[in-house]
Amino acid sequence: MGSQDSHATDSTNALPSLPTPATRAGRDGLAAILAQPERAVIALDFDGTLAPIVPDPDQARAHPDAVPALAVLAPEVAAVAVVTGRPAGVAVRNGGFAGVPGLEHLVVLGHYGAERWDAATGTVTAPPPHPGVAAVRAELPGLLDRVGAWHGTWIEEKGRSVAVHTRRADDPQAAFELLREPLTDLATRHGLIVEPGRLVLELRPPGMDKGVALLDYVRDLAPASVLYAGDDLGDLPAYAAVEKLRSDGLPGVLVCSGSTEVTELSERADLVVDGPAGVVSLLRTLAERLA
Ligand SMILES: O=P(O)(O)OC[C@H]1O[C@H](O[C@H]2O[C@H](CO)[C@@H](O)[C@H](O)[C@H]2O)[C@H](O)[C@@H](O)[C@@H]1O
Repeated sequence: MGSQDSHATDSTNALPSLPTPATRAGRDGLAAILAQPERAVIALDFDGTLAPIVPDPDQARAHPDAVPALAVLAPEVAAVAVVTGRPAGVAVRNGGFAGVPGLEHLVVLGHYGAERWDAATGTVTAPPPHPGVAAVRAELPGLLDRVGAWHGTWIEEKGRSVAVHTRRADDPQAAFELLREPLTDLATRHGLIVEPGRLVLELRPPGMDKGVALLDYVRDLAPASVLYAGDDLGDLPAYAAVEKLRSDGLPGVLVCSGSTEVTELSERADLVVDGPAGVVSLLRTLAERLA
């Protein structure tokens, strides 16, 4: 799929021109957003979509133009949500989403939708922790030793889950593949699932994903259109949710924040842009058009 990313000005109406989705469904989705922006839901992944990928997740920050673009866009649409595998509070902090004029109604769905942060209240709601996470946490260092995990493999403590990263290994992909099976066995023994991502394997509770989260979120809002942007395998359930909504008659746009690390999304997207900078450019152009 894919499309050209454009900042050009449309000479006929002097408005910034938006990129054209490569699919009919995507063009219909974008047209529906432009026709009734006040009934559009915009949902965005965080890492790799709003925030450039960096070796240390603690250092990941939203692209410098992301919050300004969202702050202009949000008042023009029904709702803006960030849907992320991160704990909601971490995404809020690293994104700089709290206390921003224009983002008073922003929602962050963290831990793949298990947590919800509302800018309106500044609070996070979440279910009780899954007992399997503590058991996995205790066994994980020993397992990494036993299987001979590559130097540079490390564990990210996420509270409701644990993630094993291999980006800092000499051969990140080999380090990742070595762990896929043993971590799946470990997760399964403790009632968890493995969520594979960009050089990360996360062991987390089952029952929630970004698709369930997005459908729940959208249901309450009864929008006339939806746009979802993501970059990683964990975003595929959200893509499926938008496809389901489209098959039920709700126009939608699937945006891929393109990278060389993951190709599955670009094959299904209506619009492929060049990483977080491309996503932010799209959001800014949309915001300018609507405002
Ligand atoms: O749902 P997301 O917002 O995309 O979060 C998914 C994972 O993102 C983080 O890892 C990724 O970004 C890191 C920082 O750029 C990068 O170092 C890592 O290689 C990526 O996989 C986060 O650390 C994970 O916990 C999330 O599951």
